[in-house]
Amino acid sequence: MLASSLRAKGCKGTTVARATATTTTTTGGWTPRTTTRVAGSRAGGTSAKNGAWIRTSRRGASRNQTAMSVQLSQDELKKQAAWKAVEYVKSGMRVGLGTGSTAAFAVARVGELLSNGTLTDIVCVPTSVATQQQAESLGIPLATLDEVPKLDVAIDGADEVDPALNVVKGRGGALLREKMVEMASDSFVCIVDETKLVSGLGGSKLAMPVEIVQFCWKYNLERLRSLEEVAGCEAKLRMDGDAPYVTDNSNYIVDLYFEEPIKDSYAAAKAISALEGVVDHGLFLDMVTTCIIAGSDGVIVKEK
Ligand SMILES: O=C(CO)[C@H](O)[C@H](O)COP(=O)(O)O
Repeated sequence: MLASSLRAKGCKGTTVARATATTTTTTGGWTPRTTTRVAGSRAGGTSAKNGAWIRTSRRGASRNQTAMSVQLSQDELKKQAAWKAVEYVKSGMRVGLGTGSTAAFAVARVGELLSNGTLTDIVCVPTSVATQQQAESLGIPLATLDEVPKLDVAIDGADEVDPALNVVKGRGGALLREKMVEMASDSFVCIVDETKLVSGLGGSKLAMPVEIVQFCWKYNLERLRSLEEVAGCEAKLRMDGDAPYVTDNSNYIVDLYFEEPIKDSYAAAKAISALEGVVDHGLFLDMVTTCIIAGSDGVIVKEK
């Protein structure tokens, strides 16, 4: 089932996937327009139509795997993607730690591998106060970009992933630090469950966040709303109860909602960034180097 239809049905956070309980987690899955490697693949075809995600077949799976059908929760899928991503972390590396419920599984796994001695000598840069607190509670050595300006790998979730592996991030409010950390990293491993797949960014009809300074926020909300590049979007100040939501950087967020996917994400990103008072936006274009997608057919790895 396509992510957009799952989201339209309000399936986020609920049990969504029928998965196959196996030791091999890489057969079949979703395939984007771009040519990609499916790790350990016995997967079906890799072609796609009209730049959309298509589900590939699981040829051979029943012959080669223990195909016991079980119902996996969305959290279990997030954990599977996160654990796979942590395989990219090696001892001695400098690691960016993302924010959100999927990234939290990766942070927990890093903590576990450090405490049992599998990983040694790593230093991590968190992308939010929440992640910093989680990492501290697990005894993960932390630094900032001031101290460690170049990272080997960053692991983070996303809100939407398109077939070219461009993503929307920041529904958790950490977009600025996430973008800074992920841009400072040699590789960015994005971890999602299949409900995050969209045919075009903005297509989930959920928020595409823009972080703005508090000063004259209404003025900037109106300017965002009237940008030609995001024509037709609805713009709303993100709230936290009765008060505006405030980011870790003491800024506000304007969430943009689209009826249709954004026509040209690059043009939109450029136009949004050009507004004085905009700090950053949730369009992370050409940043993901590896996307790990956990879904009903297992975990697949897409390399950019
Ligand atoms: O960008 C983010 C936070 O700013 C998150 O990575 C994104 O919102 C995905 O979160 P989750 O894994 O909880 O679905």
